[in-house]
Amino acid sequence: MSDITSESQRPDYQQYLEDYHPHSEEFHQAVKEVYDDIADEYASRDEYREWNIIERLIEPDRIIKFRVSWEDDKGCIHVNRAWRVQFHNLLGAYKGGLRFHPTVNESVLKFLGFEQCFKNALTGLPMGGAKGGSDFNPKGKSQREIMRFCQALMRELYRHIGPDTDVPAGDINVSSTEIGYLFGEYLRLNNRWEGVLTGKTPGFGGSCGREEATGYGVIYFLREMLTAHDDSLDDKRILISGSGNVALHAAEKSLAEGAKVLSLSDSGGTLYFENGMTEQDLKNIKQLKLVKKDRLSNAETGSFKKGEKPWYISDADIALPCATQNELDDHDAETLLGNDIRILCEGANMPLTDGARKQFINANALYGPAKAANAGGVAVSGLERSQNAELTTWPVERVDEELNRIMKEIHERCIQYVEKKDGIYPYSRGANIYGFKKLAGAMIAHGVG
Ligand SMILES: NC(=O)C1=CN([C@@H]2O[C@H](COP(=O)(O)OP(=O)(O)OC[C@H]3O[C@@H](n4cnc5c(N)ncnc54)[C@H](O)[C@@H]3O)[C@@H](O)[C@H]2O)C=CC1
Ligand SMILES: O=C(O)CCC(=O)C(=O)O
Repeated sequence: MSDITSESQRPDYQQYLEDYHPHSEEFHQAVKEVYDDIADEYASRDEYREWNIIERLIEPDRIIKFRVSWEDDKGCIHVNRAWRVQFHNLLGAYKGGLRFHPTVNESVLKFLGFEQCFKNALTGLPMGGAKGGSDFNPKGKSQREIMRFCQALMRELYRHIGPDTDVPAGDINVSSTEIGYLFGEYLRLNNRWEGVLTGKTPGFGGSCGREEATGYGVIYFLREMLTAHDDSLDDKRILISGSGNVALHAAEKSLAEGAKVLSLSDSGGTLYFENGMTEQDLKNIKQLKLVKKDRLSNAETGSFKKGEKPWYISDADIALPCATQNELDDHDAETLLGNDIRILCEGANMPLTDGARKQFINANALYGPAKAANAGGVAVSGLERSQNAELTTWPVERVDEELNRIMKEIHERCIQYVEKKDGIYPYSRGANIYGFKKLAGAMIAHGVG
């Protein structure tokens, strides 16, 4: 990794970010992370500079920003902001999720859209990168209110998307239920049944296995990482943060692969299982989180550690942050490494602060970056598009087989341009170099327009 510290070595992109993307901390963090890894590759070819690849890569094609007005159950009108960041369609139609959360802003969506370009490149499927969402908070809203919000959002979004243009999917707080409301409104507006959204329910064009794909994919990627280092998941003690779609399915696949899951968490604290949760424990938690939409503190199983993160549980081997960005900070990283937990695989997007990430890389830990490790979700979204285009439905076994294959290939792509250092593959560097070369190659081939 290049250490760019002095002013004279300051790469051009930093000034560009400051001028054109001020107040965009998360976006700056995501770009810096990539640049640190690709700096040598960038410097190695004049062509990249001649074609001004860096600035063109970090500037999204467009950002669509709009008002969403919706009516609550009492007849009061509310206004939220929504965005779609169409980052790059170099490799295929724009593709990436929609997030509903009060912390959503342009910086968060730019970082997610930027990362999505690299992630989608790694899948090998023809998909560009995008991300969108709203600062709408679904917590405490009735199902009808959520439905009206989704319909109001689609009344603007539908103009900007299409099966060959931009194909959104779910992300935080956007599950197949919300995708159903969005899809229904698109149908009413357009009167065309087409694969304009993925993450639909399998009953009306969704792919079997899409719901499980991100979490399962994380474990398939982790398994590949361990195999490449003569290790396995057998009896490994795993710390998982979060308790949403990614966390719960990562836990499910971990148990199926013979590992022990010691924790799940939400913003209220950590649910701890000293000897690992059972399949029945996980079933109960899924019912609590996905059906009742309740807090982990109300779980009737495990011991709840209020206000604590999972990273302070010392007797573990692997950490899987699966909640949200920057959830694992410098101090958490110090604690994990201090407890000799040297295997980490990212389920969430950019879950490590810049400092935490550097600590894992400098410690030469086995570190699986989100772009690669959580790409299973968007990969199965790609398979959903294929099924919609073919007007067909694949059985779950076929989807799972394809997901396994794709995660294996992503692992191979991550090590294509790097070598082991002291016995460990630098996956983050490998993933960023692979994505950069693919995106830059397409950018050069398409010319400047
Ligand atoms: N759903 C998908 O297919 C994909 C999701 N991701 C990423 O995975 C992460 C989780 O997304 P989903 O599971 O889909 O969302 P979700 O809405 O199903 O679940 C999010 C979970 O994280 C928990 N959470 C939020 N903030 C937290 C905090 N500060 N501390 C502890 N827990 C917290 C929430 O309680 C919730 O259980 C996000 O970073 C998302 O961008 C990445 C690839 C695909
Ligand atoms: O399935 C998709 O298109 C979106 C997945 C996503 O948002 C992500 O990979 O972060």
